[in-house]
Amino acid sequence: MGCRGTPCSVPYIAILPTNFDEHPLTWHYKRRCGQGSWLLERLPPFVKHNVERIAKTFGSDWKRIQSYLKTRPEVLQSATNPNVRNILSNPDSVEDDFLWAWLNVNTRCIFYRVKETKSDPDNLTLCPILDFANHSSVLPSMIPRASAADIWDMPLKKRGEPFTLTSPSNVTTKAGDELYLRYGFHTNQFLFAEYGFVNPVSESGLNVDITPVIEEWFANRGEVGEWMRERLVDEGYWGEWSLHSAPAPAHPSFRLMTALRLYHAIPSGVGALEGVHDPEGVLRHWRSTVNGVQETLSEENERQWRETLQQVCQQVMDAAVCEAGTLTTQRTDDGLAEFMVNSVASLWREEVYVAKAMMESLRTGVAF
Ligand SMILES: C[S@@+](CC[C@H](N)C(=O)[O-])C[C@H]1O[C@@H](n2cnc3c(N)ncnc32)[C@H](O)[C@@H]1O
Repeated sequence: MGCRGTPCSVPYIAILPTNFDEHPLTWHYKRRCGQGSWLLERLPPFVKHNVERIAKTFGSDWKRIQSYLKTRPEVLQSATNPNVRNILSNPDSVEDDFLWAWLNVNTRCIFYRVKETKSDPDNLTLCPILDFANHSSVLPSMIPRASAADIWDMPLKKRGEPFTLTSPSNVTTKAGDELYLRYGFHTNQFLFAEYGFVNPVSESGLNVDITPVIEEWFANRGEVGEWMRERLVDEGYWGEWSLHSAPAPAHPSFRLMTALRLYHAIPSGVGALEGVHDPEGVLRHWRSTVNGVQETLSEENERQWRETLQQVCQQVMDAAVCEAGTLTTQRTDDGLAEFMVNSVASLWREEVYVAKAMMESLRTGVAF
């Protein structure tokens, strides 16, 4: 800590960004002082939701560090910076530094097995030099090779497995070319919330997550909607509902179709559970489409969920057209970089594009 915004003599730290003013977490964190706060309010619902999730993680990490330091105050004695030495009595004085350090780690670390199980949240590491690499979804020149333990989700036998990068066979790299990494198969919505940038819209097949919109549809069904939410959580189908424009024709994710089938497995006018004759029977029937025993619940159910999806897409599109339009003419009087406003406008335009393509697939009766 302590190098934020000042020249630093530690070579690695000297190459790190000096600030994260253009990262949405910074706008969230400094929302009371203005910069970026108006743009935070203009983010698409999924992005806003993700920034809030990241802010929660940041807040709990900061609390954990303070509790750890309370148990090991001697760790602070060697600090040269008096603010760091006094962190326990005045944590606010270093919170900006912690945000800078935390964002450096969060935007630069990679998945690497250090724990026995693959899902352990501690399977992360910083990897100086590799972390210079920018992301590209179409031009990755380095691809991490998954280990057998990762592919088969097996316990790690020994620590310190080599981290292997391969050069893809379809990419030729010349001297002086930039080496890109693919951070993951992420949507622009995710890239923006986590890293603060978006890929050019032309670079990838577009897809958008519409989870917050669909959640609202379930919430509006009262008791029955809540019962459905609980069942979908139990069965692992709650959330991560997306629309994809590629490969064409545009289509919903299987998770989204599955959730919408359940949504219409009980007539939409029924809000109270006591109005449902046999909820467990409904669930068993619905499960048969999840398990692949049956392709659909009924023709009527297919017609209904497709019609609902059409309405959802119209809703997504109307909101996105309006937001993209006003953002394009918005001036950034608070010094926020213009490209950040353009990035947010581009996220909305992507929603317009995908929702429109999806509506066309539904209108023309594409089978999914
Ligand atoms: C791991 S660092 C990448 C290296 C970065 N250029 C550096 O050395 O500081 C991740 C950060 O780089 C930037 N970045 C990565 N890929 C990008 C891209 N395709 N377009 C714009 N910015 C990108 C974002 O600010 C992101 O948070």
